[in-house]
This record gives sequence, structure tokens and C-alpha cells, in this order.
Amino acid sequence: MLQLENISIAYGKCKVVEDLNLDIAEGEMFGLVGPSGAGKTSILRVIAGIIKPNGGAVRVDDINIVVNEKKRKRMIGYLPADFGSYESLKVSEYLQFYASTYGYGGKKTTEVCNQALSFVHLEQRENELVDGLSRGMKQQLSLARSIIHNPRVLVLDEPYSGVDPIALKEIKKILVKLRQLGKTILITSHMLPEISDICTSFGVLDRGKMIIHGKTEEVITSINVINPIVIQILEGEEKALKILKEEVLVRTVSIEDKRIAITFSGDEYEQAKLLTKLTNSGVLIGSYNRIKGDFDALFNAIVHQPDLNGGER
Ligand SMILES: Nc1ncnc2c1ncn2[C@@H]1O[C@H](COP(=O)(O)OP(=O)(O)OP(=O)(O)O)[C@@H](O)[C@H]1O
Repeated sequence: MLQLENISIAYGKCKVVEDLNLDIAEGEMFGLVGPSGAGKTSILRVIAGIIKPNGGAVRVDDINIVVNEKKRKRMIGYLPADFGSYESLKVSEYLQFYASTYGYGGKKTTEVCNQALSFVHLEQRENELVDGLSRGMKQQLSLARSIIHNPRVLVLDEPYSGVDPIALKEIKKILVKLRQLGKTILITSHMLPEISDICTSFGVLDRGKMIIHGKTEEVITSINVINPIVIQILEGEEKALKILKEEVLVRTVSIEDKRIAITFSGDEYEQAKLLTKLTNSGVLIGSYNRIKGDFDALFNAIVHQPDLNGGER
């Protein structure tokens, strides 16, 4: 539904993104993660029409919104990374201003502003000054601004940035509600753990290249291959080692403290089958677990390791 086609972005001579392709299906919440400077904000700015790409197209339902500004404005809602300062502007005035940029006027303005404010749970704050709001509330207000014209696609640049844990929970709830409404959402973050629980798919961007992407479960499974399975053998260690060394999905085998650690490239079914094979051959197993590892470590491993999708880095 939202397609980036050979997108290239450069600032002067500095190429930030080159020939990037991405296809996000309708209703997906796609998380774009990557270290600082990877090019996430630049990509969102291209989709939002803030900057023009040096090459390529951004399509929503086959309409190239890089050239069709009217459709882009109608179809895209954007939450920028920087909130900015709005001295002496009340919450209601802030939203009314953005509503007017979408052509709303009179009663309709009040209606869309109230709807957006209530969607992000800020209806009690309409008379407060924008600059007096907490960072979390500012992000909620920014979300209200991005949905005011009821766009089909939302591009959200680090909506959790700088917010406290309570606000983070609140914002996640709002995002899930938007996903349930069928919005197609592209959200950026520095950290995979922050978004992996709400995104249906995600990609990791490093130096302008998408080094891995896909459905969240699939990506997590493929990332998981770098985590070992640790097997505690109570009886039959020799037999277990023989089986494991012959198993094609087992990449490496090492022994530590009567426990065998293997790197295993199979999914959870193949993992279960291997356990059955071991026990059926008489090996007595005390425990058999895939070390989960934390997402931070996984993220660092992907960003600093060769491309798991097989592409060039
Ligand atoms: N207006 C600009 N002029 C020159 N260079 C820029 C400009 N905006 C971004 N860059 C450079 O482009 C690269 C990508 O920046 P971008 O902000 O897109 O990355 P990012 O992944 O969003 O990083 P962060 O997570 O820190 O926001 C960086 O090297 C940055 O310094």
C-alpha cells in the first residue's frame, strides 16, 4: 500500500539513502529502527513531503505522492521528531491552526479538533498552553495533529522520544487503537524493544540500507539464530554430541559445565523436533532452552554484523 521505490536521498554531496525499496501492506504497523544517522528521519521527511528525494518514488495505492502533493497531503499524517515551541498558543488553538491548513473551517474545525483531542485523551487540556504540557502530552498532541484530517497513512518520527514510562504506555495504547482502525503506520525508533511489541513488521536501517526486514515474528526468529540453545544433559552426553554434530541445522556445538550450547538455525518447530530426537535416542535432558538475549544485544548484533538477508553492506 505504501511503497518506497528506489528512493535516494542526499544532502549536498553526502548520500544518506541509496535506492531504498520498501513495501508496507495496508493496516501494517511497520517499525523502522536504526542507529542515529541511519537515515530514518530523512525517509519520513520524504514521505511527508518536507524534502524531495534525489531519485525514486513514494506510492500510496500506486499514486506517486512525491509529485502529487494534493494526494500526499490528504493521505499522509506526519508526526515530526521535533515538537518546536508554541509560545502563548493554547492546545485548542494549536490544533485549529493545523485544521485550517487542511481546509477545515467553522463548526467542522471544532468537530475535527475535538475528535482528535479525545482520541489522544487530551480533551481536558484544550485550554492549557501548549508549552506548559509535559513531553508525553506534547507527543499526544502531535499525534492528534497528525490524525486531524483522518489520513490513511501515518508516519511517526520517534513518538516515544523523551517520554516517561506512563506516557509511553498511553502513546502505545493510542497507536494500537490507530492500527485497529486500519491505518497504515510507519514508526521510527532507535531501539527495537520499544516498538517490537506493537509493530506487525519492522526493518533495521543502517547507513541508509535496510539490512533486515519482514514480519515481526519472522525477523525475531531469524535474529534468534544468533542466540544459542543451551542443553543440560543428565545422561548420554556422548550420544547427544553425536546427534547434534550430525544435525544440519546445528551450526556450532560447544560444551561448558556439563551443558551443551549449540547455535541452531531452525525455527521453534525444528527446535522441538531436535529435542524429541535426543530424548527418543535415550538422552536424558534436564533443561533445553533458547537463550532469549535482550533486544538491545540483538539489535547491536544486527547493526554491526553482516547482512542476515544476504544483501551487500
Ligand atoms: N538538513 C541536513 N543537512 C545535512 N545533513 C543532514 C541533514 N539532515 C540530516 N542530515 C544527515 O543525514 C544523515 C541521516 O540523518 P537522519 O536524521 O535522517 O538519520 P536518523 O536515522 O533519523 O538519525 P536520528 O535517529 O539521530 O534522528 C546524518 O548523517 C545527518 O547528519
